[in-house]
Amino acid sequence: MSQQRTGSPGNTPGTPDFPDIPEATVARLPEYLRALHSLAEAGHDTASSESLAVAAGVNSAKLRKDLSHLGSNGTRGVGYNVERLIGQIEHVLGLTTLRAVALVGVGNLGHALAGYSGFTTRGFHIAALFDADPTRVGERINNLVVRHIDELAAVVDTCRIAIGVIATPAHAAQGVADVLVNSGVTSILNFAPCVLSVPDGVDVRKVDLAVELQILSFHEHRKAALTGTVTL
Ligand SMILES: NC(=O)c1ccc[n+]([C@@H]2O[C@H](COP(=O)([O-])OP(=O)(O)OC[C@H]3O[C@@H](n4cnc5c(N)ncnc54)[C@H](O)[C@@H]3O)[C@@H](O)[C@H]2O)c1
Repeated sequence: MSQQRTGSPGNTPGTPDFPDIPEATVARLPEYLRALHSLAEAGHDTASSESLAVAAGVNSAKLRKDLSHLGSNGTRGVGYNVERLIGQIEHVLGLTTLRAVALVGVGNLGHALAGYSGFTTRGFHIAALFDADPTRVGERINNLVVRHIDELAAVVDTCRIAIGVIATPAHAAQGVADVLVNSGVTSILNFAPCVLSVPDGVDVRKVDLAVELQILSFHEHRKAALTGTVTL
């Protein structure tokens, strides 16, 4: 996942209740949270920085530095209190209440996202589905009825939706982003392979599996070159 150019500055100014945290640290907090939930489910009350770092797939020095931004330094010889750290990270990420998300574009990808029930345990619920195709409007997925995109503004207001997910073809994505922003949505997750233009104060993140595969392709290509199978 990458952060596209957004309409807001990189770091939110810190306050005593909401510390200034580097973007790179914020990007790793969900991994720490996932690792902590796994440790809690396995019955661990505490976790050393080393065991937490292994579970999260980072090195322990980086993990300690990241967690120090939250004011969490652990206890020497004991480590971190798992439940307390879960609470701190959820507080910083704003996950203490379920966030309502609107999904626009209910085709192949949108169907899969709408049908996935795992978002709720991670702090989100898909509150509304939208599409422009009249043949899709009215379809029921996971107890939600697909609505026409023209209804988006009213639903965003009623359901207090702040996050929009775009799963339309690239040519439609900017128009959908404009509708979302004009309706009051201030964060967008974009699956369409294009760059969106948004005003100040709107955050955009982009998911592109093809980009991730191309990066893996680079590593495959380099490994082959190093072993002499192919030349760069
Ligand atoms: N990020 C990734 O890793 C990834 C992976 C797969 C697909 N994609 C992208 O996700 C998008 C969706 O792919 P798909 O295979 O589901 O496509 P799809 O054609 O099956 O579905 C797209 C849906 O968007 C709807 N739509 C079109 N214009 C619209 C508009 N203006 N307002 C509302 N709805 C509109 C269509 O009616 C359709 O239901 C594409 O941009 C594709 O490139 C991204």
